[in-house]
Amino acid sequence: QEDDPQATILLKFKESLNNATELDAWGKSENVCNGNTSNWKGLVCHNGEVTMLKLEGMGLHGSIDVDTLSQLHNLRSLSVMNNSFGGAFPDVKKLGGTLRALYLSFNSFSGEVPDDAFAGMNSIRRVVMRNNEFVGKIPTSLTELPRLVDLQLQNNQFNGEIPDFPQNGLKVNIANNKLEGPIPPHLQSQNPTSLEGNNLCGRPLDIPCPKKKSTLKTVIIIVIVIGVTLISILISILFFRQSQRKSSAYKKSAVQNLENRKPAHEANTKKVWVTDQHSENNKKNEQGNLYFVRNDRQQFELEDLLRASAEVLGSGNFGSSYKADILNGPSVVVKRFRQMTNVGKEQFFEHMRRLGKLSHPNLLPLVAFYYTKEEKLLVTDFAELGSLASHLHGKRSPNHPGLDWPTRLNIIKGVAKGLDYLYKELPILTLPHGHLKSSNVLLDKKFGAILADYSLAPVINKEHAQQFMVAYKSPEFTQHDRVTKKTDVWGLGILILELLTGRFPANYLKIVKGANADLATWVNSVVREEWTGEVFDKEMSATRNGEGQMLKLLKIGLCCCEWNMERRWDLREAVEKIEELKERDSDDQDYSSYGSEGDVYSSRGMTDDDFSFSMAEKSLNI
Ligand SMILES: Nc1ncnc2c1ncn2[C@@H]1O[C@H](COP(=O)(O)OP(=O)(O)OP(=O)(O)O)[C@@H](O)[C@H]1O
Repeated sequence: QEDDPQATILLKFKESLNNATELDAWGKSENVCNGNTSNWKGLVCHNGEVTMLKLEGMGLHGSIDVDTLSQLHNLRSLSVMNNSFGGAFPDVKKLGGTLRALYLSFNSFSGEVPDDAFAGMNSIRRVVMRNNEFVGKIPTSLTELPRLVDLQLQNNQFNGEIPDFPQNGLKVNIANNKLEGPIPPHLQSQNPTSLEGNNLCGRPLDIPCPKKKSTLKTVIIIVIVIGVTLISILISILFFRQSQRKSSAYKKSAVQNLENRKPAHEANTKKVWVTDQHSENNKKNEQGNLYFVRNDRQQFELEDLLRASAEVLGSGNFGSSYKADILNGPSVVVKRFRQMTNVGKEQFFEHMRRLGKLSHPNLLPLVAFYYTKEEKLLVTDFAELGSLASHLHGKRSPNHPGLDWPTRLNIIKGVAKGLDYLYKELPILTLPHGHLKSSNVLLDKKFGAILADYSLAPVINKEHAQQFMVAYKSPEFTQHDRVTKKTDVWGLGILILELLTGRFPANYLKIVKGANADLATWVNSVVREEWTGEVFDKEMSATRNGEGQMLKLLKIGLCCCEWNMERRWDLREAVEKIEELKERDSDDQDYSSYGSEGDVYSSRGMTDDDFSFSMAEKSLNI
């Protein structure tokens, strides 16, 4: 065993366990791991290192020798669920900052959990302590874990008030404890069932919190609060006025341009069609016209647009987008671009004409544009259901109920069709889309995908494009300063992984320096790190009989994200593979090639924690 120090560590660890008959074979083979294969029961290996200890349902008791385990430097996940361990909470923080998942559920651990029990465990994502006999307060060190996404404390005896958990996207289950008091603000968007069985009040439970008796102290506090509120209202009004002034700035600048440069009677009421002879027609109107690029839309004047009530939809990397409701006309979206100043007018008009000719159900049509040297406005249709990003990552509501697998599949098929069309129609562009990301995939009434912000690379200032457009975050650009026809395929891959996992890559995309390394980590983590839990977004977990198809899409996503350009698929190949996907495995004649792994997932319903890297590796052939 001297050859493999992991063997010594594990055998020593085993000594602390009682009733470990299931581990009798430990030590019989010298090497614990063979690459990604584990020779010892209850372990998962990766590159010859033990990454996961999975001692589940083995009737074990005794103690967990964390000191010895801490010598396994690559341990990412520790699971002892479904055993008979009792006694105090094991001092897992000794396992260091690399542990990503801890499962102590369904044992008889008891007593208080020290407040600093999780201090410094900065990598941990899942803490599952459900169904034990823990008492006392929920340790506040849990609220300081930056990457925590899943915390399960249900069916214990925790008491006292709940601390607030500021982590974004964290799912918490604390049902059936003895907790009391108000539900803290960040937990108010949790599912009510995960808070039930306590003595809690406030949202999302329908139990109002009792009003406290107003003592002198509270009266003073109330007076202070009212004072502060009044002051902040005053400040907000001032800000609001200022921002109103700002938000109408584009109107003003447009109006000023027009007013300054044209006689009042000519004022801006001219609707101009962009034809091949546009420049001749418009020589007199050099500035500030609204140019329509298609004739299948109701037209309106620039004045109508300026008068329309406008709502800010958000501001991105290029400027802000507004929804404008034209009086007696359509609702349109106006996106303001200030980073298109380096492109010549002729070239700009030509490109807009080109975009105006595009017509496909999965593309957001450009309706009109406004041109001045300093700023450009692009007018498009309004998509009522908003963006894919808001559905994947926004708060759940009747309008945002979460997306199931068939809907996600339909969306990605639409994205693929839209991209395919762009590639066919704009063969001269290296980046037919260039800025593919979930906030630029809008949804129509039937949850079909509509691509937005496409084909803008030729008109956006180069430095700005290189700083902010998705295509320039690709490995080929960050490493070799080039983009190719396969670059959009990479963006498609990232989008697929985001769609399947429900995890947001934007924070990676936004980082400018080092974005490449971080995004590489993100992509790898989808398989390599997330094996400790479910790789697929839980909202799709109700899907039965479609997991094989989800895996196929995951594989497609990974092939699109391939770092090596030679090996990365081209768009046609990606589109073909996406088109072949079915909603259900039973509709897929090809599915037999996925063999038993698919069945394993189906029968377990993908709700278990079994999506291990080695399984993913096998299923995905990666
Ligand atoms: N035509 C549209 N219909 C409905 N919502 C839209 C439309 N265009 C944009 N949006 C939404 O408005 C918000 C702001 O969009 P905008 O395009 O300005 O920024 P972004 O997509 O977040 O970033 P970027 O500027 O990098 O594209 C986004 O949430 C976007 O999904």
